[in-house]
Amino acid sequence: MLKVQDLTVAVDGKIILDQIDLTINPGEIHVLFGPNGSGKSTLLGTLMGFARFKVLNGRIIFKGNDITYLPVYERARLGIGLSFQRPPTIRGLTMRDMVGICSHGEADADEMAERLNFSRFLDREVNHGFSGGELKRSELLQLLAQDPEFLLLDEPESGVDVENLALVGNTINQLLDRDIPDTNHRPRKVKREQRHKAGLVITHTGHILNYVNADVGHVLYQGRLSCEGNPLELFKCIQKVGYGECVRCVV
Ligand SMILES: Nc1ncnc2c1ncn2[C@@H]1O[C@H](COP(=O)(O)OP(=O)(O)OP(=O)(O)O)[C@@H](O)[C@H]1O
Repeated sequence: MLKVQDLTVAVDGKIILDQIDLTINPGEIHVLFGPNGSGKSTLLGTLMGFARFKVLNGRIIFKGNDITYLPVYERARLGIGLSFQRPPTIRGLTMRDMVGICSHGEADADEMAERLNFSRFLDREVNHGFSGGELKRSELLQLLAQDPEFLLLDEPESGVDVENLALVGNTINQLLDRDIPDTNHRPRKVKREQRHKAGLVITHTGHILNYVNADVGHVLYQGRLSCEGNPLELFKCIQKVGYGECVRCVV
């Protein structure tokens, strides 16, 4: 679904990502680990097409299309969606209207918000005064409405309390077609061969791995993808020996 080849990216003239190669197949969830400042959000922002990230070299291929220089809205139209680490506030626009925009007027905002325990926020301005955990659920509500094929999730669990963590995890599984809600909104597992949607998820705490069954983990270290493997094993290794030691096996 996504193929990143030899991607080098700069921000304000400074190289942040260096020669990134990454392939994510349909149905796969990949996890991105890495220390603060290693370039994780830069990679997600570059895949989404934010203008501040300048591609100096390499290509981004999505569903067979070269999207390296496509604007954000065309990438969204092709099926890419992103939840921000720190989402912006939009004054003058309610969450309800935002759900309408994201879904081209097709989503039932009340039903979707209820699934996320978010009904009381629908008539507030987008992200205005939201707490850390509320911001994350706001992002997921907008993604539910957009229903993208490929999801970029930047620390979806950060600031989320233990009870809402399960809600966030279950919603991510639904967004990624791992679970489909039945008529009573209870999750029903989707078989591996029937899964199509894919995603790339940044996590520091690893909590989300307790809910989302990720396929491949990567370590981004000093702007380079330095290690790849089973996400839980990689996370254990990072916890035990730290990032610097963890990537030594390949550098
Ligand atoms: N305008 C800029 N000039 C110089 N460096 C910049 C600029 N903008 C961003 N950076 C640097 O790019 C690096 C990568 O940032 P990024 O947000 O991608 O890191 P991250 O891996 O997501 O970090 P975190 O885990 O802390 O969220 C950081 O060191 C940041 O300071």
